[in-house]
Amino acid sequence: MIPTTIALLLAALGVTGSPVEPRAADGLNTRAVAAGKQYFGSATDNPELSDTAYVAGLSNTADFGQITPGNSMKWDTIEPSRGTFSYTKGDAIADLAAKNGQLLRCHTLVWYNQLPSWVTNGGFDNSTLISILKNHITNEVTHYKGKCLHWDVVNEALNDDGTYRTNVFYNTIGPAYIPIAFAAAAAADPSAKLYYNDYNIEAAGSKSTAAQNIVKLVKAYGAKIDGVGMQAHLIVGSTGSESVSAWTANMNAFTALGVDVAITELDIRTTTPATAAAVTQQAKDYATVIGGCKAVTRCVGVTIWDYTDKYSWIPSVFSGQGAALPWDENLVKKTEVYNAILNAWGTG
Ligand SMILES: O[C@@H]1[C@@H](O)[C@H](O[C@@H]2CO[C@@H](O[C@@H]3CO[C@@H](O)[C@H](O)[C@H]3O)[C@H](O)[C@H]2O)OC[C@H]1O
Repeated sequence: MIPTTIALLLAALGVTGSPVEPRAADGLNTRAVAAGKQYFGSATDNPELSDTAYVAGLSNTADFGQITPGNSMKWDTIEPSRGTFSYTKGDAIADLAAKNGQLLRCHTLVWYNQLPSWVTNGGFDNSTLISILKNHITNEVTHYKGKCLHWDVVNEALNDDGTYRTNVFYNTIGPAYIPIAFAAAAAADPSAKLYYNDYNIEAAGSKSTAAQNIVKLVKAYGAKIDGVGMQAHLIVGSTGSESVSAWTANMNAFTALGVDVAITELDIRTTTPATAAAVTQQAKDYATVIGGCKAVTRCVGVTIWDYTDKYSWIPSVFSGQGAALPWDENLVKKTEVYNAILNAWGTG
């Protein structure tokens, strides 16, 4: 690297083409990386990829160093009927990440939701369902081998009270379906980091403790687990325990088990239309979450669950709620919220 003073002198002397290294543009991702994280990222989905202005924003690597498919790598898309695999939609997201030079978080292999009825209602016995589970994971992880920084291997295996959620996998195989899934994913792509992902584990409590027990379970089985994803679908004014120290204490309970943590699906919703006071509180809430991740060395990054209210999943699921993201429905940056995230990462 040429020292800046020499580079400026060369430029003043008219020496063109001198290798002055460009500074990375300022943005949410560059600030996160400057704070020691791997990325700040966004989820995306196939329908919005035809929106040119949207894609331009998503492809701005100053803001987004990683993308996550919101739906296109889920079981119902990938293996809609037994043994028939369809990767077109997932590939479109993976290809966009590669084209932009962005990391890819792959989401998700085993979830009770968006699971085709041939699995849910198939009436399979234990050994058949284990073989279906392993086959699905092996096929999908092999297809994306080398492309996924992370895989969300198992999503939402827990109820809010910390008990196991009953679903076809739990009911047929028992909790062993979780380590079986991790072992199959590790065998198919040894270099991908493997995550357990859930909501309402951002604050200490019975569900967080149960998620820590899942880490122990997978390890006790002899399988690899690298991280825990905290979804963080939050409500304005109630960001978990509402302080950076509460976030870090909870994250540290996971990292003490030898795993990384990541905020994987962050959005902070409010009643719509959002009031000015709600937006101000939302900016503080985003800063609290970012501050929690920043303070924990093994918190590797933060992903928002799409970047604009135009494509947020919130209004369709939580009636009367929305305005959850840092860009509005017209793809206009919400300055107060955006700047709060920037500044929470630090001055860069
Ligand atoms: O009609 C469906 C539509 O309902 C579906 O919506 C998606 C549902 O999943 C959303 O992501 C999840 C959000 O919360 C966490 O619990 C999960 O880990 C995420 O996967 C996604 O954003 C919605 O788009 O999309 C497909 C349509 O056919």
